[in-house]
Amino acid sequence: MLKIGPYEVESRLLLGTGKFENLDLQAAAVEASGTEILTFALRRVNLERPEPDALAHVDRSKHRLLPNTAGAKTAEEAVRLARLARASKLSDMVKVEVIGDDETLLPDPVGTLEATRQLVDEGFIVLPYTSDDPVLAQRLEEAGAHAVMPGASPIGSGQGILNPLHLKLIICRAKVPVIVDAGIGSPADAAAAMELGADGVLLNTAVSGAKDPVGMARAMNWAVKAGHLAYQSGRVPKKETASASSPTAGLLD
Ligand SMILES: CC(=O)[C@@H](O)[C@H](O)COP(=O)(O)O
Repeated sequence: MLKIGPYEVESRLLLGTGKFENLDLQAAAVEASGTEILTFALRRVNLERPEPDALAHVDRSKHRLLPNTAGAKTAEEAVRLARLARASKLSDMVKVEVIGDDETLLPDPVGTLEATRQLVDEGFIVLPYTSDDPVLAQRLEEAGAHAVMPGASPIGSGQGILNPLHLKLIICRAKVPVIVDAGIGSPADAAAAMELGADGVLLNTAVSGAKDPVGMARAMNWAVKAGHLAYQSGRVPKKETASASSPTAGLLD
């Protein structure tokens, strides 16, 4: 089980709901992914209505919502969006996204930390999207984040894991769940994140932008499970020399 604050889910795949060609395709991909946590940009939702239009076709009884503050450029904006989401009864769990650079969409570390502190103080379950900086991830955890979400590579880039060493450091040091977020391009990337020991993976573009989003959602579902099982099973150490797979020592003549 993946436990984030008070919430427990079985699936370790978190799915973004943006950029699907239509809402039927989005709902079918969500179903195939097996995800239990769906993220969506608060800016895309009419907060005066209890049901977010962007998720109109998704069976809400099966999914927990993780609104995100995409589009916020300051801590204040992110906090305001999160408060609106809670006031609209969407969720008390929020993915903090404070973007610091329009070209790379990399997070603003100072704003992310400030927003995390403030929202934790206000009783939210806070999942900040962060760069793959191990020091910042630690500061976010100290600020009370319920999970940290380091990017594998820039949002929407599909480049996969650019710095496995940093991700591994974050994973080894964290006492809260680490969910690798953004830049996952293929099931191999998702499995690699899980094999590093991540607690979960959040992705969007790799599924919504695939030729067959439903097939890709299913593949991601399997990849996350396979990667997690592989991590738990313990891979063989890498060696520089060969060793025969069928040793002859000890056999009778
Ligand atoms: C939907 C969401 O939260 C994105 O901002 C997230 O970071 C996913 O990134 P990819 O689209 O690269 O998977």
